Amino acid sequence: MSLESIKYTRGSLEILDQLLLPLQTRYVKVQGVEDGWKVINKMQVRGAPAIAIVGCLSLAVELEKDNNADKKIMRQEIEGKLNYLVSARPTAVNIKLAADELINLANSLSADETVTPEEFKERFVSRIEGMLIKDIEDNKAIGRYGCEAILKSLEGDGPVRILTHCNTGSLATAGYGTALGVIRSLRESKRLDHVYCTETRPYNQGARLTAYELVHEKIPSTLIVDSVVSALMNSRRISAVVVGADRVAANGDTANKIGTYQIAIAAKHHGVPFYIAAPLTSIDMALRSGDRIKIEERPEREMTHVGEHRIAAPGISCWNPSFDVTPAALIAGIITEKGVFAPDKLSEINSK
Ligand SMILES: CSC[C@H]1O[C@H](OP(=O)(O)O)[C@H](O)[C@@H]1O
Repeated sequence: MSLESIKYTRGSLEILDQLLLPLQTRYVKVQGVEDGWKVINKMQVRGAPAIAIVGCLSLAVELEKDNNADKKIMRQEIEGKLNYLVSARPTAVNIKLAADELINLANSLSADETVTPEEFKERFVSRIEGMLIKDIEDNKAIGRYGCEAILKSLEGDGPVRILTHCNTGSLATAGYGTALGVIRSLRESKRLDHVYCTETRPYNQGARLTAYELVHEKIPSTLIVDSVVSALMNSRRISAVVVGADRVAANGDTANKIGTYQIAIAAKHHGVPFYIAAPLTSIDMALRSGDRIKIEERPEREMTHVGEHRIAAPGISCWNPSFDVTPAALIAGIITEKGVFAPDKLSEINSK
């Protein structure tokens, strides 16, 4: 059983406060979009799919308390609240795509005179609830396709060693995970020998979250400092790198956690296939290439302190981009719930 980052029943939402993991397990109530914006912006919940799901569920719980009987006012308020939620963190595209889908739904429900305000609310909230279930199904499909592609790319039936970066598991999604979902599927195939996960400074998603998930499920794994990646590839045979994505551009360029780009460069140098694992909700076909992706910059305190303890010299200036963009040329394949695609073949997804 993987960890539950989101606890939802109609009208009630709690999220696991990931700032406190792995030492404290505490759930935080989310009672509306204000709370939703805050827990996303503070990174109490994080991970591109989880951000979209928690953001939209925060709207669903707020709507449950709303007795508004005017559909046009409801539609207008929904659009404003979704645009507000999208502003919590700019790089991951999932919440923007979800907001666009829900605004379209609200527009059509509002315009349809046969739909009562009660039906409007019921159908709108049900669509959001469907995202929770669909995300887990998508992640399991990503796991299967990724496992199949990696095993197929290997000669013989030797041990499979995977390197991953950041956290892409049950703590970044509705469950099972994307890149960590591929790792879970490799484990289920009984071919997984070992997982290496990077610390992922400065938020330490790897040391605090991925290591927590791997230990929780007794998956053989080793934590490494971010700067060990090239030495690892030089000294041990790594079968593949599998990481997540926050926004994949139409040409396959991919924004992911800071440090991903240099891992891809190291993988190229060492002949290690580098895969992105991401649901279609992370792919932004409206964006031609990765140089147009807005990269979030986080507060310098996230670099200079660990908790309350300062680790950097006072007065030093800091640059803390939260993501970088890996060019499509360094990516062997993009693993989605519809299959594995070469970076330049994403336009073929909808024909699958
Ligand atoms: C399946 S999670 C995708 C993505 O989100 C993470 O970023 P953050 O922890 O800042 O939300 C990381 O880039 C993961 O690869």
